[in-house]
Amino acid sequence: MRLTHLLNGLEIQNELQKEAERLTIEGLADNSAHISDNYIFVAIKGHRSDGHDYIQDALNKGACVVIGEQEFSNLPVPYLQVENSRKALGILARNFYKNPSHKKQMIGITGTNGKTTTSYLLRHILEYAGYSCAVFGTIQNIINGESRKSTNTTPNSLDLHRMLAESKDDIAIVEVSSHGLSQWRLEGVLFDLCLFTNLHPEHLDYHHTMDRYFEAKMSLFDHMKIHGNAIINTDNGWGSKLATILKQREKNVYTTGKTDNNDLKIMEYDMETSTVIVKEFAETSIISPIAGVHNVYNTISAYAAALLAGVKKEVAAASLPHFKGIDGRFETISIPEGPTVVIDYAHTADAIENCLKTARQYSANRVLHVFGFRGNRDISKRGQMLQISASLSDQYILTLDDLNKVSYRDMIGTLKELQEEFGQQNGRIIADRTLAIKQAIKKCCSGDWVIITGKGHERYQQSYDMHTASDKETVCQIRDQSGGENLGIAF
Ligand SMILES: CC(=O)N[C@H]1[C@@H](OP(=O)(O)OP(=O)(O)OC[C@H]2O[C@@H](n3ccc(=O)[nH]c3=O)[C@H](O)[C@@H]2O)O[C@H](CO)[C@@H](O)[C@@H]1O[C@H](C)C(=O)N[C@@H](C)C(=O)N[C@H](CCC(=O)O)C(=O)O
Ligand SMILES: Nc1ncnc2c1ncn2[C@@H]1O[C@H](COP(=O)(O)OP(=O)(O)OP(=O)(O)O)[C@@H](O)[C@H]1O
Repeated sequence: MRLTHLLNGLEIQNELQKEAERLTIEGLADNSAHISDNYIFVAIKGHRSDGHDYIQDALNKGACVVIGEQEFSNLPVPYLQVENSRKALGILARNFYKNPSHKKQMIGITGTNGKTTTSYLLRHILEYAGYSCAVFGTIQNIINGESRKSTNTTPNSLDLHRMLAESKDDIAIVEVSSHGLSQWRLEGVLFDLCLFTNLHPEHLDYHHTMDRYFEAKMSLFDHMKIHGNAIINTDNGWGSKLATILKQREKNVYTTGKTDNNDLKIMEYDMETSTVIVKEFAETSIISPIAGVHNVYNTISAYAAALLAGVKKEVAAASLPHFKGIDGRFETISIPEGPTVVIDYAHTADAIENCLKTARQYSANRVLHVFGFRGNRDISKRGQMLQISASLSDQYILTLDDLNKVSYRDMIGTLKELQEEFGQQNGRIIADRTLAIKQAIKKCCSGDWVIITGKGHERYQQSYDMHTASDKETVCQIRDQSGGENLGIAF
Protein backbone atom coordinates (compact mmCIF):
# COMPACT_ATOMS: atom_id res chain seq x y z
CA MET A 1 0.00 0.00 0.00
CA ARG A 2 1.23 3.52 -0.82
CA LEU A 3 2.43 5.49 2.21
CA THR A 4 0.12 8.40 1.30
CA HIS A 5 -2.94 6.09 1.56
CA LEU A 6 -1.79 4.81 4.89
CA LEU A 7 -1.44 8.30 6.31
CA ASN A 8 -5.07 9.22 5.63
CA GLY A 9 -6.48 10.88 8.78
CA LEU A 10 -3.11 11.11 10.55
CA GLU A 11 -1.86 14.52 11.70
CA ILE A 12 1.86 14.81 11.16
CA GLN A 13 3.84 17.57 12.85
CA ASN A 14 6.73 17.73 10.39
CA GLU A 15 7.01 17.88 6.60
CA LEU A 16 6.70 14.61 4.62
CA GLN A 17 9.51 14.47 2.01
CA LYS A 18 8.21 14.32 -1.59
CA GLU A 19 10.03 11.05 -2.42
CA ALA A 20 8.49 9.36 0.64
CA GLU A 21 5.01 9.72 -0.80
CA ARG A 22 5.78 7.06 -3.42
CA LEU A 23 7.02 4.45 -0.93
CA THR A 24 5.18 1.14 -0.94
CA ILE A 25 4.57 -0.20 2.54
CA GLU A 26 4.43 -3.97 3.17
CA GLY A 27 3.41 -3.89 6.82
CA LEU A 28 3.64 -2.05 10.12
CA ALA A 29 4.60 -2.85 13.68
CA ASP A 30 5.17 -1.13 17.00
CA ASN A 31 7.50 -3.90 18.12
CA SER A 32 10.92 -3.74 16.52
CA ALA A 33 11.12 -7.54 16.67
CA HIS A 34 8.20 -7.78 14.22
CA ILE A 35 9.69 -5.48 11.57
CA SER A 36 10.56 -6.78 8.07
CA ASP A 37 11.66 -5.06 4.86
CA ASN A 38 9.55 -2.05 3.84
CA TYR A 39 7.66 -1.89 7.11
CA ILE A 40 6.68 1.20 9.09
CA PHE A 41 7.94 1.17 12.66
CA VAL A 42 5.77 3.07 15.15
CA ALA A 43 7.77 4.01 18.25
CA ILE A 44 5.63 3.99 21.40
CA LYS A 45 6.73 5.16 24.84
CA GLY A 46 5.37 2.37 27.01
CA HIS A 47 5.10 1.54 30.67
CA ARG A 48 8.12 -0.77 30.70
CA SER A 49 10.22 0.37 27.76
CA ASP A 50 10.37 3.12 25.16
CA GLY A 51 9.92 2.17 21.52
CA HIS A 52 12.06 5.19 20.52
CA ASP A 53 15.03 3.27 21.96
CA TYR A 54 14.37 0.48 19.42
CA ILE A 55 14.43 2.61 16.28
CA GLN A 56 17.92 1.39 15.33
CA ASP A 57 16.80 -2.21 15.82
CA ALA A 58 13.78 -1.55 13.56
CA LEU A 59 16.03 0.04 10.90
CA ASN A 60 18.37 -2.96 11.02
CA LYS A 61 15.39 -5.20 10.36
CA GLY A 62 14.25 -3.23 7.30
CA ALA A 63 11.94 -0.42 8.45
CA CYS A 64 11.56 2.12 5.63
CA VAL A 65 9.58 4.75 7.61
CA VAL A 66 9.61 5.53 11.33
CA ILE A 67 6.82 7.28 13.22
CA GLY A 68 7.26 8.58 16.75
CA GLU A 69 6.68 11.39 19.22
CA GLN A 70 10.24 12.58 19.76
CA GLU A 71 12.17 14.96 17.50
CA PHE A 72 14.71 13.31 15.17
CA SER A 73 16.44 14.95 12.21
CA ASN A 74 19.15 12.52 11.21
CA LEU A 75 17.43 9.18 10.52
CA PRO A 76 18.38 7.45 7.23
CA VAL A 77 14.66 6.90 6.41
CA PRO A 78 11.66 9.29 6.49
CA TYR A 79 10.64 10.10 10.05
CA LEU A 80 7.14 11.36 10.83
CA GLN A 81 6.56 13.06 14.15
CA VAL A 82 3.11 12.74 15.71
CA GLU A 83 1.58 13.89 18.97
CA ASN A 84 0.42 10.42 20.04
CA SER A 85 2.06 7.27 18.66
CA ARG A 86 -0.55 4.86 20.09
CA LYS A 87 -3.31 6.80 18.35
CA ALA A 88 -1.23 6.93 15.15
CA LEU A 89 -0.83 3.14 15.24
CA GLY A 90 -4.64 2.70 15.33
CA ILE A 91 -5.17 5.07 12.38
CA LEU A 92 -2.44 3.38 10.32
CA ALA A 93 -3.81 -0.08 11.18
CA ARG A 94 -7.33 0.98 10.19
CA ASN A 95 -6.05 2.20 6.82
CA PHE A 96 -3.73 -0.75 6.24
CA TYR A 97 -6.49 -3.31 6.90
CA LYS A 98 -9.08 -1.28 4.94
CA ASN A 99 -11.36 -0.17 7.73
CA PRO A 100 -12.58 -3.61 8.82
CA SER A 101 -14.94 -2.43 11.59
CA HIS A 102 -17.11 -0.84 8.89
CA LYS A 103 -17.63 -4.19 7.18
CA LYS A 104 -19.47 -6.01 9.95
CA GLN A 105 -21.78 -5.39 12.86
CA MET A 106 -19.56 -4.38 15.79
CA ILE A 107 -20.49 -4.72 19.47
CA GLY A 108 -18.29 -3.35 22.27
CA ILE A 109 -18.85 -4.28 25.92
CA THR A 110 -17.35 -2.34 28.79
CA GLY A 111 -17.77 -2.23 32.59
CA THR A 112 -15.85 -3.43 35.63
CA ASN A 113 -17.52 -6.82 35.82
CA GLY A 114 -19.51 -8.95 33.41
CA LYS A 115 -17.79 -8.19 30.08
CA THR A 116 -16.72 -11.78 29.41
CA THR A 117 -19.96 -13.31 30.68
CA THR A 118 -22.12 -10.92 28.65
CA SER A 119 -19.96 -11.51 25.55
CA TYR A 120 -20.43 -15.28 25.70
CA LEU A 121 -24.15 -15.04 26.44
CA LEU A 122 -24.57 -12.64 23.52
CA ARG A 123 -22.46 -14.75 21.17
CA HIS A 124 -24.62 -17.75 22.12
CA ILE A 125 -27.87 -15.92 21.32
CA LEU A 126 -26.52 -14.52 18.04
CA GLU A 127 -25.19 -17.89 16.88
CA TYR A 128 -28.47 -19.58 17.86
CA ALA A 129 -30.20 -17.00 15.66
CA GLY A 130 -27.95 -17.96 12.74
CA TYR A 131 -25.22 -15.29 12.78
CA SER A 132 -21.54 -16.15 12.95
CA CYS A 133 -19.84 -14.18 15.66
CA ALA A 134 -16.24 -13.34 16.54
CA VAL A 135 -15.25 -12.57 20.14
CA PHE A 136 -12.18 -10.68 21.37
CA GLY A 137 -11.69 -10.92 25.11
CA THR A 138 -10.02 -12.13 28.28
CA ILE A 139 -10.34 -15.88 27.83
CA GLN A 140 -9.53 -16.12 24.11
CA ASN A 141 -10.16 -14.54 20.74
CA ILE A 142 -12.57 -16.48 18.51
CA ILE A 143 -12.33 -15.74 14.79
CA ASN A 144 -14.10 -17.73 12.08
CA GLY A 145 -15.01 -20.28 14.77
CA GLU A 146 -11.36 -20.84 15.77
CA SER A 147 -9.97 -20.06 19.18
CA ARG A 148 -6.72 -18.08 19.50
CA LYS A 149 -4.74 -17.17 22.58
CA SER A 150 -5.42 -13.72 23.95
CA THR A 151 -2.79 -11.73 25.85
CA ASN A 152 -5.00 -8.77 26.78
CA THR A 153 -8.74 -8.37 27.34
CA THR A 154 -8.70 -5.73 24.59
CA PRO A 155 -6.06 -6.46 21.92
CA ASN A 156 -3.81 -3.63 20.76
CA SER A 157 -5.07 -1.66 17.77
CA LEU A 158 -2.79 -3.35 15.26
CA ASP A 159 -3.82 -6.88 16.28
CA LEU A 160 -7.48 -5.88 16.55
CA HIS A 161 -7.67 -4.41 13.05
CA ARG A 162 -5.73 -7.38 11.62
CA MET A 163 -8.00 -9.93 13.29
CA LEU A 164 -11.14 -8.01 12.28
CA ALA A 165 -9.90 -8.07 8.69
CA GLU A 166 -9.29 -11.83 8.92
CA SER A 167 -12.72 -12.47 10.44
CA LYS A 168 -15.41 -13.48 7.99
CA ASP A 169 -17.94 -13.44 10.83
CA ASP A 170 -21.15 -11.41 10.53
CA ILE A 171 -20.71 -9.82 13.93
CA ALA A 172 -17.72 -9.10 16.20
CA ILE A 173 -17.97 -8.66 19.96
CA VAL A 174 -15.09 -6.82 21.63
CA GLU A 175 -14.52 -6.77 25.39
CA VAL A 176 -13.36 -3.24 26.04
CA SER A 177 -11.15 -2.63 29.07
CA SER A 178 -10.41 0.79 30.53
CA HIS A 179 -6.69 0.14 29.89
CA GLY A 180 -7.56 -0.56 26.27
CA LEU A 181 -9.46 2.69 25.98
CA SER A 182 -6.85 4.84 27.68
CA GLN A 183 -4.10 3.25 25.56
CA TRP A 184 -5.96 3.99 22.30
CA ARG A 185 -6.27 0.29 21.45
CA LEU A 186 -9.70 1.01 19.92
CA GLU A 187 -8.46 3.82 17.66
CA GLY A 188 -10.05 3.51 14.22
CA VAL A 189 -12.68 1.01 15.42
CA LEU A 190 -16.36 2.01 15.37
CA PHE A 191 -19.25 0.16 17.02
CA ASP A 192 -22.92 -0.35 16.20
CA LEU A 193 -23.72 -1.25 19.81
CA CYS A 194 -21.84 -0.22 22.96
CA LEU A 195 -22.79 -1.91 26.24
CA PHE A 196 -22.06 -0.72 29.77
CA THR A 197 -22.47 -3.37 32.49
CA ASN A 198 -21.45 -1.58 35.71
CA LEU A 199 -18.62 0.29 37.45
CA HIS A 200 -17.06 -0.60 40.81
CA PRO A 201 -13.73 0.23 42.47
CA GLU A 202 -10.98 -1.50 40.45
CA HIS A 203 -7.76 -0.58 38.64
CA LEU A 204 -7.29 2.49 40.83
CA ASP A 205 -3.56 1.82 40.74
CA TYR A 206 -3.84 2.83 37.06
CA HIS A 207 -6.68 5.41 36.94
CA HIS A 208 -6.20 6.80 40.52
CA THR A 209 -9.81 8.04 40.98
CA MET A 210 -13.23 6.59 40.19
CA ASP A 211 -14.03 9.69 38.14
CA ARG A 212 -11.04 9.10 35.89
CA TYR A 213 -11.85 5.39 35.66
CA PHE A 214 -15.41 6.34 34.63
CA GLU A 215 -14.12 8.85 32.05
CA ALA A 216 -11.98 6.11 30.51
CA LYS A 217 -14.94 3.74 30.28
CA MET A 218 -17.18 6.48 28.93
CA SER A 219 -14.79 7.10 26.04
CA LEU A 220 -16.04 3.84 24.47
CA PHE A 221 -19.19 5.74 23.53
CA ASP A 222 -17.14 8.14 21.38
CA HIS A 223 -16.57 5.09 19.17
CA MET A 224 -20.25 4.63 18.32
CA LYS A 225 -21.26 4.70 14.66
CA ILE A 226 -23.68 7.56 13.85
CA HIS A 227 -26.76 5.34 14.06
CA GLY A 228 -25.26 3.20 16.82
CA ASN A 229 -26.93 2.48 20.14
CA ALA A 230 -25.68 2.55 23.71
CA ILE A 231 -27.13 -0.15 26.01
CA ILE A 232 -26.77 0.79 29.65
CA ASN A 233 -27.59 -0.89 32.96
CA THR A 234 -29.03 2.00 35.00
CA ASP A 235 -29.35 -0.03 38.19
CA ASN A 236 -25.66 0.73 38.60
CA GLY A 237 -25.28 4.38 39.71
CA TRP A 238 -22.45 5.07 37.25
CA GLY A 239 -24.61 3.54 34.51
CA SER A 240 -27.43 5.92 35.34
CA LYS A 241 -25.00 8.86 35.20
CA LEU A 242 -23.62 7.64 31.88
CA ALA A 243 -27.12 7.35 30.37
CA THR A 244 -27.89 10.95 31.38
CA ILE A 245 -24.66 12.28 29.87
CA LEU A 246 -25.10 10.37 26.61
CA LYS A 247 -28.72 11.51 26.26
CA GLN A 248 -27.55 15.11 26.72
CA ARG A 249 -25.10 14.46 23.89
CA GLU A 250 -28.04 13.26 21.79
CA LYS A 251 -26.74 9.70 21.42
CA ASN A 252 -29.17 6.82 20.99
CA VAL A 253 -29.49 5.30 24.44
CA TYR A 254 -31.36 2.11 25.37
CA THR A 255 -31.53 1.54 29.11
CA THR A 256 -32.21 -1.56 31.22
CA GLY A 257 -33.09 -1.62 34.92
CA LYS A 258 -35.75 -1.98 37.57
CA THR A 259 -37.37 1.46 37.39
CA ASP A 260 -40.28 2.36 35.10
CA ASN A 261 -38.35 4.81 32.95
CA ASN A 262 -36.12 2.11 31.42
CA ASP A 263 -36.57 0.89 27.86
CA LEU A 264 -36.33 -2.64 29.12
CA LYS A 265 -37.70 -2.94 32.63
CA ILE A 266 -36.73 -5.80 34.93
CA MET A 267 -40.05 -6.80 36.52
CA GLU A 268 -39.20 -9.77 38.73
CA TYR A 269 -36.73 -12.60 39.17
CA ASP A 270 -37.57 -16.06 40.48
CA MET A 271 -34.47 -17.74 41.97
CA GLU A 272 -36.01 -21.22 41.99
CA THR A 273 -36.56 -21.30 38.24
CA SER A 274 -33.95 -18.68 37.24
CA THR A 275 -36.72 -16.90 35.36
CA VAL A 276 -36.68 -13.13 34.83
CA ILE A 277 -39.72 -11.25 33.60
CA VAL A 278 -38.73 -8.25 31.52
CA LYS A 279 -40.98 -5.69 29.91
CA GLU A 280 -40.29 -3.74 26.77
CA PHE A 281 -43.65 -3.16 25.09
CA ALA A 282 -44.99 -6.46 26.32
CA GLU A 283 -43.75 -8.75 29.07
CA THR A 284 -41.35 -11.57 28.18
CA SER A 285 -40.10 -14.35 30.39
CA ILE A 286 -36.43 -15.25 29.97
CA ILE A 287 -34.20 -17.77 31.71
CA SER A 288 -30.90 -16.63 33.17
CA PRO A 289 -28.71 -19.67 32.53
CA ILE A 290 -25.96 -18.87 35.07
CA ALA A 291 -26.62 -18.63 38.82
CA GLY A 292 -26.62 -15.31 40.64
CA VAL A 293 -28.39 -11.98 40.42
CA HIS A 294 -25.28 -10.46 38.80
CA ASN A 295 -25.66 -12.97 35.99
CA VAL A 296 -29.30 -11.95 35.59
CA TYR A 297 -27.92 -8.51 34.71
CA ASN A 298 -25.47 -10.03 32.24
CA THR A 299 -28.27 -12.06 30.67
CA ILE A 300 -30.44 -8.98 30.31
CA SER A 301 -27.63 -6.93 28.73
CA ALA A 302 -26.96 -9.74 26.25
CA TYR A 303 -30.68 -10.16 25.53
CA ALA A 304 -31.16 -6.41 24.94
CA ALA A 305 -28.13 -6.27 22.65
CA ALA A 306 -29.38 -9.26 20.67
CA LEU A 307 -32.74 -7.55 20.12
CA LEU A 308 -31.05 -4.37 18.91
CA ALA A 309 -28.78 -6.47 16.66
CA GLY A 310 -31.89 -7.77 14.94
CA VAL A 311 -32.71 -11.05 16.73
CA LYS A 312 -36.39 -11.73 17.36
CA LYS A 313 -37.19 -11.78 21.07
CA GLU A 314 -38.78 -15.25 20.91
CA VAL A 315 -35.56 -16.60 19.37
CA ALA A 316 -33.36 -14.83 21.93
CA ALA A 317 -35.48 -16.15 24.82
CA ALA A 318 -35.56 -19.68 23.36
CA SER A 319 -31.76 -19.77 23.03
CA LEU A 320 -30.89 -19.06 26.66
CA PRO A 321 -31.73 -22.42 28.29
CA HIS A 322 -29.25 -24.05 25.86
CA PHE A 323 -26.31 -21.96 27.10
CA LYS A 324 -23.58 -24.24 28.50
CA GLY A 325 -21.82 -21.83 30.86
CA ILE A 326 -18.34 -20.29 30.79
CA ASP A 327 -15.08 -21.59 32.22
CA GLY A 328 -14.43 -20.10 35.63
CA ARG A 329 -17.60 -17.98 35.80
CA PHE A 330 -19.68 -19.38 38.66
CA GLU A 331 -18.67 -22.84 37.45
CA THR A 332 -19.98 -25.47 39.87
CA ILE A 333 -18.51 -28.90 40.59
CA SER A 334 -20.28 -31.29 42.97
CA ILE A 335 -18.19 -33.47 45.24
CA PRO A 336 -19.98 -36.79 45.99
CA GLU A 337 -21.07 -36.73 49.66
CA GLY A 338 -19.27 -33.41 49.89
CA PRO A 339 -19.87 -29.75 49.19
CA THR A 340 -20.80 -27.89 46.05
CA VAL A 341 -17.66 -26.16 44.84
CA VAL A 342 -17.80 -22.93 42.83
CA ILE A 343 -14.88 -21.62 40.77
CA ASP A 344 -15.26 -17.96 39.92
CA TYR A 345 -13.15 -15.13 38.50
CA ALA A 346 -14.32 -12.59 41.11
CA HIS A 347 -11.53 -10.15 41.92
CA THR A 348 -13.42 -7.13 43.20
CA ALA A 349 -15.30 -6.70 46.48
CA ASP A 350 -18.56 -6.38 44.60
CA ALA A 351 -18.01 -9.59 42.64
CA ILE A 352 -17.10 -11.50 45.81
CA GLU A 353 -20.24 -10.19 47.49
CA ASN A 354 -22.34 -11.43 44.56
CA CYS A 355 -20.80 -14.90 44.66
CA LEU A 356 -21.18 -15.36 48.40
CA LYS A 357 -24.74 -14.03 48.38
CA THR A 358 -25.64 -16.32 45.51
CA ALA A 359 -24.52 -19.35 47.52
CA ARG A 360 -26.70 -18.15 50.41
CA GLN A 361 -29.66 -17.64 48.09
CA TYR A 362 -29.29 -21.26 47.04
CA SER A 363 -29.66 -22.18 50.73
CA ALA A 364 -26.06 -23.19 51.28
CA ASN A 365 -25.69 -24.69 54.71
CA ARG A 366 -22.22 -23.26 55.36
CA VAL A 367 -20.12 -21.15 52.98
CA LEU A 368 -16.33 -21.41 52.97
CA HIS A 369 -14.43 -18.90 50.85
CA VAL A 370 -10.91 -19.47 49.46
CA PHE A 371 -9.13 -16.55 47.81
CA GLY A 372 -6.03 -14.36 47.62
CA PHE A 373 -4.78 -11.09 46.15
CA ARG A 374 -2.83 -10.56 42.95
CA GLY A 375 0.66 -9.20 43.35
CA ASN A 376 1.39 -5.87 41.67
CA ARG A 377 -2.27 -5.04 41.12
CA ASP A 378 -4.60 -2.47 42.72
CA ILE A 379 -4.00 -2.79 46.47
CA SER A 380 -6.76 -0.35 47.45
CA LYS A 381 -9.52 -2.95 47.02
CA ARG A 382 -7.97 -5.65 49.21
CA GLY A 383 -9.31 -4.54 52.61
CA GLN A 384 -12.86 -4.37 51.35
CA MET A 385 -12.58 -7.74 49.61
CA LEU A 386 -11.53 -9.34 52.90
CA GLN A 387 -14.15 -7.47 54.93
CA ILE A 388 -16.92 -8.72 52.63
CA SER A 389 -15.57 -12.25 52.72
CA ALA A 390 -15.29 -12.27 56.52
CA SER A 391 -18.85 -10.96 56.88
CA LEU A 392 -20.60 -13.10 54.30
CA SER A 393 -18.79 -16.44 54.61
CA ASP A 394 -18.81 -18.81 57.57
CA GLN A 395 -15.07 -18.96 57.23
CA TYR A 396 -12.45 -17.78 54.76
CA ILE A 397 -9.07 -19.19 53.87
CA LEU A 398 -6.61 -16.63 52.52
CA THR A 399 -4.17 -18.12 50.08
CA LEU A 400 -1.89 -17.18 47.18
CA ASP A 401 -3.08 -15.78 43.87
CA ASP A 402 -0.60 -14.78 41.11
CA LEU A 403 2.47 -13.25 42.76
CA ASN A 404 3.37 -11.22 39.64
CA LYS A 405 6.98 -10.89 40.83
CA VAL A 406 6.07 -9.93 44.43
CA SER A 407 8.10 -12.19 46.72
CA TYR A 408 6.38 -15.04 48.54
CA ARG A 409 7.55 -13.57 51.84
CA ASP A 410 6.13 -10.12 51.09
CA MET A 411 2.77 -11.53 50.01
CA ILE A 412 2.45 -13.68 53.13
CA GLY A 413 3.32 -10.59 55.19
CA THR A 414 0.58 -8.67 53.36
CA LEU A 415 -1.96 -11.43 53.98
CA LYS A 416 -1.13 -11.39 57.70
CA GLU A 417 -1.49 -7.61 57.93
CA LEU A 418 -4.79 -7.61 56.05
CA GLN A 419 -6.10 -10.44 58.16
CA GLU A 420 -5.22 -8.58 61.32
CA GLU A 421 -6.99 -5.41 60.16
CA PHE A 422 -9.99 -6.70 58.21
CA GLY A 423 -10.35 -10.42 58.92
CA GLN A 424 -12.76 -10.22 61.88
CA GLN A 425 -10.99 -13.33 63.26
CA ASN A 426 -13.04 -15.38 60.89
CA GLY A 427 -10.43 -17.20 58.87
CA ARG A 428 -6.86 -18.29 58.40
CA ILE A 429 -4.00 -18.37 55.96
CA ILE A 430 -2.93 -21.47 54.04
CA ALA A 431 -0.34 -20.21 51.59
CA ASP A 432 -0.37 -23.12 49.15
CA ARG A 433 -3.47 -22.61 47.00
CA THR A 434 -4.03 -26.31 46.29
CA LEU A 435 -3.74 -27.22 49.98
CA ALA A 436 -6.09 -24.37 50.89
CA ILE A 437 -8.68 -25.74 48.48
CA LYS A 438 -8.15 -29.29 49.78
CA GLN A 439 -8.62 -28.17 53.39
CA ALA A 440 -11.75 -26.24 52.50
CA ILE A 441 -13.33 -29.18 50.71
CA LYS A 442 -12.40 -31.64 53.45
CA LYS A 443 -13.99 -29.43 56.08
CA CYS A 444 -17.33 -29.37 54.31
CA CYS A 445 -20.23 -31.79 53.98
CA SER A 446 -23.08 -32.17 51.58
CA GLY A 447 -25.15 -28.96 51.61
CA ASP A 448 -22.09 -26.75 52.23
CA TRP A 449 -20.53 -24.57 49.52
CA VAL A 450 -16.86 -23.86 48.90
CA ILE A 451 -16.37 -20.71 46.83
CA ILE A 452 -12.93 -20.35 45.24
CA THR A 453 -12.40 -16.93 43.66
CA GLY A 454 -9.76 -15.00 41.77
CA LYS A 455 -8.28 -17.35 39.19
CA GLY A 456 -11.41 -18.52 37.35
CA HIS A 457 -10.38 -20.09 34.02
CA GLU A 458 -6.72 -19.08 34.32
CA ARG A 459 -3.78 -21.40 34.76
CA TYR A 460 -1.64 -21.08 37.88
CA GLN A 461 1.44 -18.86 37.67
CA GLN A 462 3.19 -20.64 40.56
CA SER A 463 3.59 -24.37 41.14
CA TYR A 464 1.84 -25.77 44.18
CA ASP A 465 1.90 -28.91 46.30
CA MET A 466 -0.63 -30.83 44.19
CA HIS A 467 1.15 -29.98 40.87
CA THR A 468 -2.18 -29.09 39.29
CA ALA A 469 -2.47 -26.29 36.71
CA SER A 470 -5.75 -24.59 37.66
CA ASP A 471 -8.42 -24.40 40.35
CA LYS A 472 -10.63 -26.70 38.28
CA GLU A 473 -7.92 -29.34 37.96
CA THR A 474 -7.27 -29.12 41.70
CA VAL A 475 -10.94 -29.55 42.59
CA CYS A 476 -11.42 -32.42 40.12
CA GLN A 477 -8.34 -34.21 41.47
CA ILE A 478 -9.60 -33.85 45.04
CA ARG A 479 -13.04 -35.05 43.96
CA ASP A 480 -11.63 -38.07 42.11
CA GLN A 481 -9.37 -39.06 45.00
CA SER A 482 -11.77 -38.36 47.86
CA GLY A 483 -14.12 -41.35 47.56
CA GLY A 484 -16.12 -39.60 50.25
CA GLU A 485 -13.33 -40.07 52.83
CA ASN A 486 -12.76 -37.56 55.58
CA LEU A 487 -15.36 -35.03 54.44
CA GLY A 488 -17.30 -33.01 56.90
CA ILE A 489 -15.04 -32.08 59.82
CA ALA A 490 -16.63 -29.27 61.82
CA PHE A 491 -15.32 -25.79 61.06
C1 LIG B 1 0.73 -1.73 31.59
C2 LIG B 1 0.03 -2.03 30.31
O1 LIG B 1 -1.17 -1.90 30.22
N1 LIG B 1 0.83 -2.44 29.28
C3 LIG B 1 0.23 -2.70 27.97
C4 LIG B 1 0.93 -1.83 26.94
O2 LIG B 1 2.28 -2.13 26.96
P1 LIG B 1 3.29 -0.93 26.77
O3 LIG B 1 2.86 -0.16 25.58
O4 LIG B 1 3.42 -0.18 28.01
O5 LIG B 1 4.58 -1.73 26.31
P2 LIG B 1 6.10 -1.73 26.74
O6 LIG B 1 6.45 -3.14 27.07
O7 LIG B 1 6.46 -0.68 27.71
O8 LIG B 1 6.84 -1.39 25.34
C5 LIG B 1 6.77 -0.11 24.72
C6 LIG B 1 6.98 -0.24 23.24
O9 LIG B 1 8.30 -0.71 22.98
C7 LIG B 1 8.22 -1.70 22.00
N2 LIG B 1 9.40 -2.58 22.06
C8 LIG B 1 9.69 -3.25 23.19
C9 LIG B 1 10.76 -4.15 23.20
C10 LIG B 1 11.51 -4.36 22.02
O10 LIG B 1 12.46 -5.15 21.95
N3 LIG B 1 11.17 -3.65 20.91
C11 LIG B 1 10.13 -2.78 20.90
O11 LIG B 1 9.85 -2.19 19.86
C12 LIG B 1 6.93 -2.42 22.31
O12 LIG B 1 6.44 -3.18 21.21
C13 LIG B 1 6.02 -1.24 22.63
O13 LIG B 1 5.43 -0.71 21.47
O14 LIG B 1 0.41 -2.08 25.64
C14 LIG B 1 0.53 -3.45 25.24
C15 LIG B 1 -0.06 -3.57 23.84
O15 LIG B 1 -1.35 -3.07 23.78
C16 LIG B 1 -0.21 -4.36 26.21
O16 LIG B 1 -0.06 -5.71 25.82
C17 LIG B 1 0.33 -4.15 27.61
O17 LIG B 1 -0.48 -4.92 28.48
C18 LIG B 1 0.19 -5.59 29.56
C19 LIG B 1 0.71 -6.95 29.06
C20 LIG B 1 -0.81 -5.79 30.71
O18 LIG B 1 -0.66 -6.66 31.54
N4 LIG B 1 -1.82 -4.94 30.79
C21 LIG B 1 -2.94 -5.04 31.72
C22 LIG B 1 -2.78 -4.08 32.88
C23 LIG B 1 -4.18 -4.70 30.92
O19 LIG B 1 -4.12 -4.00 29.92
N5 LIG B 1 -5.32 -5.25 31.33
C24 LIG B 1 -6.58 -5.02 30.64
C25 LIG B 1 -7.73 -5.73 31.35
C26 LIG B 1 -7.99 -5.15 32.70
C27 LIG B 1 -9.24 -5.77 33.32
O20 LIG B 1 -9.11 -6.83 33.95
O21 LIG B 1 -10.32 -5.18 33.17
C28 LIG B 1 -6.51 -5.62 29.24
O22 LIG B 1 -7.16 -5.07 28.33
O23 LIG B 1 -5.86 -6.66 29.09
N1 LIG C 1 -22.81 -8.04 36.16
C1 LIG C 1 -21.99 -8.32 37.14
N2 LIG C 1 -22.00 -7.58 38.28
C2 LIG C 1 -21.14 -7.82 39.28
N3 LIG C 1 -20.24 -8.84 39.27
C3 LIG C 1 -20.18 -9.61 38.16
C4 LIG C 1 -21.04 -9.38 37.05
N4 LIG C 1 -20.74 -10.29 36.11
C5 LIG C 1 -19.75 -11.03 36.58
N5 LIG C 1 -19.40 -10.64 37.83
C6 LIG C 1 -18.30 -11.15 38.66
O1 LIG C 1 -17.08 -10.78 38.03
C7 LIG C 1 -16.31 -11.94 37.68
C8 LIG C 1 -15.70 -11.74 36.32
O2 LIG C 1 -16.76 -11.79 35.37
P1 LIG C 1 -16.46 -11.52 33.85
O3 LIG C 1 -15.25 -12.27 33.46
O4 LIG C 1 -17.70 -11.72 33.08
O5 LIG C 1 -16.14 -9.97 33.93
P2 LIG C 1 -15.08 -9.12 33.13
O6 LIG C 1 -15.64 -7.74 33.12
O7 LIG C 1 -14.83 -9.73 31.81
O8 LIG C 1 -13.80 -9.21 34.03
P3 LIG C 1 -12.26 -8.90 33.63
O9 LIG C 1 -12.20 -7.49 33.16
O10 LIG C 1 -11.53 -9.09 34.88
O11 LIG C 1 -11.87 -9.87 32.57
C9 LIG C 1 -17.29 -13.10 37.70
O12 LIG C 1 -16.61 -14.29 37.96
C10 LIG C 1 -18.26 -12.66 38.78
O13 LIG C 1 -17.76 -12.96 40.06
